[in-house]
Amino acid sequence: MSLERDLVSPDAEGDEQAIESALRPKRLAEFIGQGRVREQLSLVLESAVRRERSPDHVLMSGAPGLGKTTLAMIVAAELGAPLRLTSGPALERAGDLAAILSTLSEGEVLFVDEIHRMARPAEEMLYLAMEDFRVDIVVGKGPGATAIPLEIAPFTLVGATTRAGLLPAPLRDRFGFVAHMDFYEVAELEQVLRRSARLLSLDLPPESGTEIARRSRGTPRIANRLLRRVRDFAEVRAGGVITVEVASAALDLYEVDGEGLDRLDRAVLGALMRKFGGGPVGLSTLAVAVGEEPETVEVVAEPFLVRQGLLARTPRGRVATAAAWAHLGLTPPPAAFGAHPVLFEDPSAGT
Ligand SMILES: Nc1ncnc2c1ncn2[C@@H]1O[C@H](COP(=O)(O)OP(=O)(O)OP(=O)(O)O)[C@@H](O)[C@H]1O
Repeated sequence: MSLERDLVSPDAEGDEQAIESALRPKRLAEFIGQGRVREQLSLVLESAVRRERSPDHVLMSGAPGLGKTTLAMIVAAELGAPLRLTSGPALERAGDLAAILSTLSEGEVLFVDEIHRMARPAEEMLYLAMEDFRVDIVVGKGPGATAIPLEIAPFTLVGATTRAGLLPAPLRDRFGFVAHMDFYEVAELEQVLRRSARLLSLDLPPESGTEIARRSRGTPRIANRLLRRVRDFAEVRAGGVITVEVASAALDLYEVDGEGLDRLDRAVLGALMRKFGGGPVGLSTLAVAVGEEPETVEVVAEPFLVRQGLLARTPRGRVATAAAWAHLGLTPPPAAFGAHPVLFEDPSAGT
């Protein structure tokens, strides 16, 4: 990925990661937005605390940077339980998972990020562990192999995934609570930014907060990152004062447009319109056209574009909507919406 892309990509690095951790809300009451998920989760946790039992396993699904890891940490904090962190790609063999499960203490919270990327044998071991708090350790090979059952301490699994659809049903069904995390509203991101500015000792006037929030792709991690870039710009070029003009100029410099679309978003839409007449076109062809992995286009760019009504996923492929043509200031060919008349709504209608 390009450097520019990294600026608004929800993947953090180095020092930025340390700041990101410092900005994480630590308790449920501090967690902003996701009202329904927060309320449901608080009931699950409170009832477990009252019954003095581990709560049901929790699955969180949603785009990167919406707060899944933060919520997992909050689950452990609210339960007063220790937390163990791992990720699907780290669980290549069943033995990798067995090593973790067999050393969990009673009530511990195990967080598995990107749980859809776990290897199959580990996944099968996890089914049994989730249901019966037991794993079968296979000793030997071939016809002489024996499975030795091993009891493990009752624990709570918190799984996170950007692609819930890829989870096999037997795994999905073993979660007692599934939290669907949605993109945040601008007002919620304003709150996130206010809180972060306070923690970073920055003076952020409300209208500058609104400008950054509007351009943060509905994602707290991006809001926090853009806040830091605006701060840099203000310190170097504007005597440290974050006026709305300074915020706007900084975001323009980092190629985040008025609707929060970044370079990858615009590249996807641009390719779809300029190279494929607005679609329909398949995901992998589109990904090749923008020089990215299909998964990056599907997980990072598309959910936001769909949510903004700029792109539609149809059975025949990806299609740019009329709003997308208008956003990039391009004119659709006359036949662009022939196959998908429902996508053609004049964006100026009703104004
Ligand atoms: N509801 C929230 N309120 C305040 N800050 C938040 C909230 N959600 C997320 N953040 C901020 O956004 C950052 C990213 O959140 P987090 O790492 O939990 O996202 P994620 O969904 O786990 O992302 P990924 O899937 O990429 O790991 C955190 O450092 C935190 O500061």
